[in-house]
Order: sequence, then structure tokens, then C-alpha cells
Amino acid sequence: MPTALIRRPGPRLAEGLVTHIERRPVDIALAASQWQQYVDALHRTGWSTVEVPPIEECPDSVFVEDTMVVYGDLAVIARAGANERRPEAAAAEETVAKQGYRIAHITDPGTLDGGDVLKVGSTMYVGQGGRTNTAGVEQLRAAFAPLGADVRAVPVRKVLHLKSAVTALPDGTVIGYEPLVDDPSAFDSFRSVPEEAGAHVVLLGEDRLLMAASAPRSAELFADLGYTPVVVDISEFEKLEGCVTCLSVRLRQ
Ligand SMILES: NC(=O)NCCC[C@H](N)C(=O)O
Repeated sequence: MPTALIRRPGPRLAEGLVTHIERRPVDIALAASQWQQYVDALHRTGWSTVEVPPIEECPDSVFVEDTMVVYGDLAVIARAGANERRPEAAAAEETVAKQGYRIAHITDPGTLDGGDVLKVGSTMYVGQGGRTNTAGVEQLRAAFAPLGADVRAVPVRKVLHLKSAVTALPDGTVIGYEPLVDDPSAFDSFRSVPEEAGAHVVLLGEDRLLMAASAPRSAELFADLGYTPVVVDISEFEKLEGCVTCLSVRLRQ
């Protein structure tokens, strides 16, 4: 059974960072119930989950994907591009180490957020220009090249993270809402979707795609392509520039 790391939202969630959008009030109780529904969707589709212990002082800690990049048997622990988020990494590292992963670190002067890394087979696209810097990309390449990964930097300026702009379908097609993709030609294959949140899918296996309720037309498009959308409402996390990908770290091996 595949496993996903998750991290329960804390009481300060509403104070999470916003960079590219206007701040809107977050309903904490609704966020808690949406988080539970996200976790339930993982369980329903055959995933087991492991909780990283919550860290109450960090409002953005629920976005656990940003703390690491996992490929093969190695977890590279990120060094967040936003100072406020750096304390999130330690407990995430302990949790993934307990799952049997070898550990490496992004170190000063490197910065990297897991949300900037999109893996498509052995290609690892890394968004550079926001939270992730050149040194972060180089360190990631040094860590994963020995495992056969081809680490490629791609520009990200219009949105928070690379995976706020693009993710990939099970056949490797990169999908994105074009007005927010800096350079669609950076990807081996690219297909546009009609909504911003339609660019965000988590591959659940067996052609199921976890996606947000805010992208109904994209869900229809994916259903027409033969995929099965599994839809969750994550409105309270979207107010903090979060998407379905960032609420878990999928451990696929
Ligand atoms: N991987 C992601 O998309 N993470 C979302 C992080 C949102 C959070 N408010 C932040 O600005 O860091």
C-alpha cells in the first residue's frame, strides 16, 4: 500500500503567507474538515497516511509537501525559501527517516520548496525564480543525479511554486493553465487546461486524479480523456495559495 505523509493544520493557519493573491479570511473549522476530507480521499483510494507531528507556531505547516523532495530511496530535506517556514523541516525529516529513506539536505545558500519540484518519470523539473534559487537547484541535482534523475530548471515568476502552475497526467503530459505558465515550451509535452486549479492533480494510481472542486471544467476534460477525477473542496487552503499537491508527500516506493 502506498503511503503519504500529511500534517494536520494548526490554530494559526489563517496567518499563512500569501504572495501572489489578496489575503482573504480563512475559516479554521472549515479548513479542518476539508483537510479531513482530503485525508479520507487518500484512504478511500488505497493510501495509508503517516502524520508528521503538527507544529503550532508555523501557520503554513499543513503544506507538508514543501518540506522535502523524495525520489528513489532518498529524501532531500528542503530549506524553505521563506524564513518563517524553516522550522517545519525538522519533524518532517524525522518522520520520513522513520519510513526508511536516506536523508540529504539543501544547505545555505541554497533554498528550495518541495512545491517547486515536478517529477515526470526520471525527469525532475524545478521551478526557479520564486522560493527556489540556483544553489537549491544545483544541490538537488547533485543529490538525485546519482539516482538517474535528470534535474532541469524552469522559470517560475507568475505563481508561488512550479506546481501552482503545472503538474502532470499519468501519461507524462504536463498540464497547466497557460496564462500562469512562464514557459510551456520548457516541458517535453504540454496541454492547457481551462482553469487555474485544473493544473493541479495528484496521481492516486489506477488513472485516478485527486483534484480541487474549483476546477470542474478541467475535471470534465480529464474524464473525457479516460481518467477518474476524485474531487475535494480545499477552498480554505486555496486562500493561502495551497493546492491539492501541497497537502501531502507521496512515498511511492
Ligand atoms: N506546495 C505548495 O503549493 N505549497 C503552498 C504553500 C502556501 C503557503 N501559504 C506559502 O506561501 O508557503
